[in-house]
Amino acid sequence: MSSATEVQTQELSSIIEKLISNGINNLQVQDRYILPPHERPQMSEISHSECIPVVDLKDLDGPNRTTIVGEIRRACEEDGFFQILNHGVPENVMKSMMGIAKEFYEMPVEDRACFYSEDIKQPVRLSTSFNIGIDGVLNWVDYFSQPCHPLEEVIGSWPEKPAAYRDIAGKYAGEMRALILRLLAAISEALGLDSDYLNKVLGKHSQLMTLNYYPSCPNPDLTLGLSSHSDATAITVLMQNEVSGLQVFRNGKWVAVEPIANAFVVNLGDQLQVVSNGRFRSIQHRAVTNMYTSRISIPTFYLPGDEAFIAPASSMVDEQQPAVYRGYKFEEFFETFWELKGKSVVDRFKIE
Ligand SMILES: O=C(O)CCC(=O)C(=O)O
Ligand SMILES: [Fe+2]
Repeated sequence: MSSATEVQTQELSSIIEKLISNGINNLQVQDRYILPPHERPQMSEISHSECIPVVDLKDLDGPNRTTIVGEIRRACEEDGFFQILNHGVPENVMKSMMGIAKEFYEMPVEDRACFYSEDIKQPVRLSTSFNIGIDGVLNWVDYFSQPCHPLEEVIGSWPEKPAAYRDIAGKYAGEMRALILRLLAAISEALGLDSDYLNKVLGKHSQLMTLNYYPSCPNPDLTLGLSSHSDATAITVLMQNEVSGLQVFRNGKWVAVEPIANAFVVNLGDQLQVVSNGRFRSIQHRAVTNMYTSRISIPTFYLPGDEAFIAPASSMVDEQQPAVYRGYKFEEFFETFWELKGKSVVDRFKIE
């Protein structure tokens, strides 16, 4: 009979074997990461000349609010993705968060493997690929997910290593919440709704943060860091390190989102596509890997509470624009998201 310690050691070694951040798996691209030829990233066809809009939020709370809200409206209608500058989150808070995420992935793998779980319902977990239980070909990414709101209720479940993790991530999460509430007010106004419309619709707001880690990859042509998907969120606000990798699907081709220092990338998720009755867009995006260096991205996913009822806002619906989507409890949507690998989930909620 094997002892409990032996079993635990075996479990730990099989977990470590699954992770791409274990320092071993990334030495060559193993078969389980190799996509069929037509699904590979086709790096030579990526557009680097186009870019998503950049919105400067400096005057958002001043007399030029209407102008900035107009810029946000255009970006939400035409692109679904934009970068923001002068967003109010202090540079040192951003730098510390990126630094602690790097430390988290550079500490001995055993120190984070204890958080490993393949159960999508587990709120705090380290995992790999997307939903490893159903993924065919795996994505070249490990991710650590954690709820961030209400902070005092969740912080006790966060990692204690690295030592400064809770302090730094807690400050960052608070800043992100404040920023996202400002964005939700501006986006409500951009839709011609009351400033607090989206705030109310989300019910018991849910704020999740993920630390995505894409190690360098010996052959980035064969695999993807994250396959094409749209976010199940209301809104996603992402910080990335200086390494390019995010791409958005626009006018039939993939466009690279080049990192801008101290900017965040904002994208609208499926819930805002539904509330706006299709006027604002939740765009397909993906991440590619590179041969030279690891990439870290830290999306904050802002979602409705499970019980929230999501449907097109009544002012978005009339005889000319009948409702495109049926209403649903958010919980139903989120389950479908994890089952369908995040692709075209929103189409399932279309009215035929
Ligand atoms: O790494 C990135 O830039 C994209 C991450 C992303 O799309 C996601 O986690 O949903
Ligand atoms: Fe995403």
